[in-house]
Amino acid sequence: MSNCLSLTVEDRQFFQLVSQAAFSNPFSDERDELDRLLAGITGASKETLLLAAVESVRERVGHLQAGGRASLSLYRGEDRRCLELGLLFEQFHVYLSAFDELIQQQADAGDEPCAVPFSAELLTRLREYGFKAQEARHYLAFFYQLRRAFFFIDKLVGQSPSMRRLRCALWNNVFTHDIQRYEVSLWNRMEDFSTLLLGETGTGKGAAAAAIGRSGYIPFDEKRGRFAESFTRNYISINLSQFPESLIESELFGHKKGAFTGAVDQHHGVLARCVPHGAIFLDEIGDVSVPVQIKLLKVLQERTFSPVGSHELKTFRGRIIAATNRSLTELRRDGDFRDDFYYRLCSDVIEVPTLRQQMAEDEKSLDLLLEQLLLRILGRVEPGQVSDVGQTLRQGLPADYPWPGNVRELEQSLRRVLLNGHYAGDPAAAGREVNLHDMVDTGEFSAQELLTQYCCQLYRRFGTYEEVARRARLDRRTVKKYIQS
Ligand SMILES: Nc1ncnc2c1ncn2[C@@H]1O[C@H](COP(=O)(O)OP(=O)(O)OP(=O)(O)O)[C@@H](O)[C@H]1O
Repeated sequence: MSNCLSLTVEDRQFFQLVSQAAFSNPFSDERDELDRLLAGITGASKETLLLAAVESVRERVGHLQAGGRASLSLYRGEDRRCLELGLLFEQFHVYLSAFDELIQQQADAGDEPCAVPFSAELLTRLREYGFKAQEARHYLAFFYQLRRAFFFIDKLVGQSPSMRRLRCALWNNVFTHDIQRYEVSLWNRMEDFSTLLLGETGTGKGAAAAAIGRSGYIPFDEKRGRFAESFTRNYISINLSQFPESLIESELFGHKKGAFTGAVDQHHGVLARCVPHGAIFLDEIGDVSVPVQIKLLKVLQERTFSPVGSHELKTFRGRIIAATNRSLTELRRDGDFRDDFYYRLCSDVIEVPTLRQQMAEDEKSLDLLLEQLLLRILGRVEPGQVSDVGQTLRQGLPADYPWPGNVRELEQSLRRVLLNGHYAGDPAAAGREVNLHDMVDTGEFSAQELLTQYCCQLYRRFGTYEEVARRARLDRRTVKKYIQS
């Protein structure tokens, strides 16, 4: 083409750097380094670096615009791709806070997709730069996805190396480690990338699953000026240990009217309710029976299922995220968790660190979490409140307190401190065993409290819910409920 332009060597190098930054994991150290190079400054905070990097990209694009050289149609090959990514980077950051507002508004509004007031302006801008109409819509949806993923993953606070690794892993789980390939060819083919989240109770597996599930790609519907779905509908979570065996299949696959006694109406299970590009979180997957595992395996392999009592074949278009706090190695060894099911679920296996590990790696972990949790409970945090509450907590607990209930326990301990002014730890924690005789002697405890302590003591001694259930002659689910209460 005679009118084909080339970028100057300096512009090309600059936009190559922008491309690397645009495609790097925002939770990685690499991203900070790239922002530093783009901004041309050292020693600033993460936020200042990003602002300076964005400003320098804006200046560079502004310079090209002033010379009438900011249109993609003027370039070919590598130069065109470099400029394309530079322009996308610039526009993404222009609308960053508008996307954040939209995410908050959508979270409050629930399942009905909100209007996107800035969409027409952004689409026009991208088309003026030379993006085709369909490409512009795709990038608008991609920007929204990027911002949602950042918004939800960033809610998992903590600066310990294990928490930083977790955030990086969650980002990669949504966009893969090669986001450029994801953006070109994988964004609508992620259903077969199933995920297993492992970690003790209360570590944040549910929060991690929600971050992945709410960050799926959602196409933009230009006619309606809205995204095709609300991200609140894109993610469905189900705790499999809540349901008796007889109801699990119905909850998962749904049932036909009259399929069994009590099935007075047709029921849509979670698989049927999952929207395309959506995700289902199967919590406590280690608790499901082998027959249910076989049925779920079939769904993962064939992408079809039938409601209970029906021959109708329905298609499942979503992603599966599953979690367990049980040892899958033991379950697989004992034949309670099928290997073929495991191999279908394990496209990605992510370990969520315990609170103990986070605190051992970074002494500020507790305060960071306290601040986040206090904010959630109280709506705002007074100056000095985090350190006051932290001090009260530390005074009531031994220095090596193991936080067996992890962040969930921390959240409840905070409520206890707010209510009673102190927290003495979970009596079921190792080394702090309560004496059951003393409990009985006081005559102050309910049967349920006694049973809870008895189950906890048996669990510490024998290590599995099954063994506790056998010895206490209780149902395994009841035992688990007591131990986790
Ligand atoms: N790093 C974190 N930052 C902020 N909040 C967190 C973090 N980790 C966990 N939480 C909060 O702790 C609580 C417990 O987390 P969650 O329910 O996700 O745990 P879980 O691992 O799924 O537990 P279980 O195995 O018992 O289902 C939630 O309110 C969650 O938001």
